[in-house]
Amino acid sequence: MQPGTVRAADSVLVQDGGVREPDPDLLIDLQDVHLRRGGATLVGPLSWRVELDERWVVLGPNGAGKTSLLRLAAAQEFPSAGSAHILGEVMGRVDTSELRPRIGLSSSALAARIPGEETVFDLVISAGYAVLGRWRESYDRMDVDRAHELLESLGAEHLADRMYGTLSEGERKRVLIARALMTDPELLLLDEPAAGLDLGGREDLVARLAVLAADPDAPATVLVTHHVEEIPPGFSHALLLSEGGVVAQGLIDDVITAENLSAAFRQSIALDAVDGRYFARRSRVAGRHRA
Ligand SMILES: Nc1ncnc2c1ncn2[C@@H]1O[C@H](COP(=O)(O)OP(=O)(O)OP(=O)(O)O)[C@@H](O)[C@H]1O
Repeated sequence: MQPGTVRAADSVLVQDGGVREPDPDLLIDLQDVHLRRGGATLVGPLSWRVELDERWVVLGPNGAGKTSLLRLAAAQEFPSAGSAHILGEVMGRVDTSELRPRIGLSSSALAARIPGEETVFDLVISAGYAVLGRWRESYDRMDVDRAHELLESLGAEHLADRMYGTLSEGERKRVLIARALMTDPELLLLDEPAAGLDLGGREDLVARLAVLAADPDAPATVLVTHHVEEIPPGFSHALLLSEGGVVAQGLIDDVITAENLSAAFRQSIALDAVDGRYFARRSRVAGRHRA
């Protein structure tokens, strides 16, 4: 490697002198990013900016690149090309182990690593150490109170002493969000938080996420989903992905439209918006997506 260069990805060297300066108002700032693995382009070309008080939904069909994009935002992947600034830090120059505790993440990949015998309370409080499960860490009264408060705000306080493996899917999702919030993160990333929930569980979670979205002290949030019905009221922006690329992004009402959904999902989609919620179904009008 030449002096003055940093390795930003397996295949890309970025000249130190040529790195963009981070904008402190942007929590996520991706510019002309590609993420490639095994000869395939998972994401890109894509540019995306998330500001401090924004609540984003990332929506798209299976395989669109949503989880891959979230992994870039979570500082778990480096772009193969382009530049990525996360929480004002230049990816490739920052120690990601210091960056990750500032990001709250709830995902099925994390859920799969949780031992079934872990108690709910330990799972939440141990987030501060970025570990799964308690070992010999010590926690002060404030940590204990915060863990209880978060569990209560997500309707899971009564589960505090239960083993994670005994929880229902809906209970698990709520507990994982409590854990993601435990470190008071600057950025909250939720990958399909309503996946696997029944109608009641989904509606309960959507209502709780709407309360979080309306809280001015809550972190900037990015929620990944396949379904417009899972978008909580109060979310401000949307990014619609298809085959790794952007179909549309910006203010939510401009992006979540029948035309854009039809293009992303490659079939004619009809959309209703009621009380800040969206509802989609296949349209009988053929060919809308081709337009
Ligand atoms: N390590 C990898 N190597 C090659 N291809 C990969 C790798 N990881 C993911 N992919 C592919 O990249 C594409 C995007 O995957 P990703 O999981 O980001 O999509 P997604 O939108 O989250 O999908 P889903 O909604 O089904 O969860 C998929 O086609 C997937 O098979």
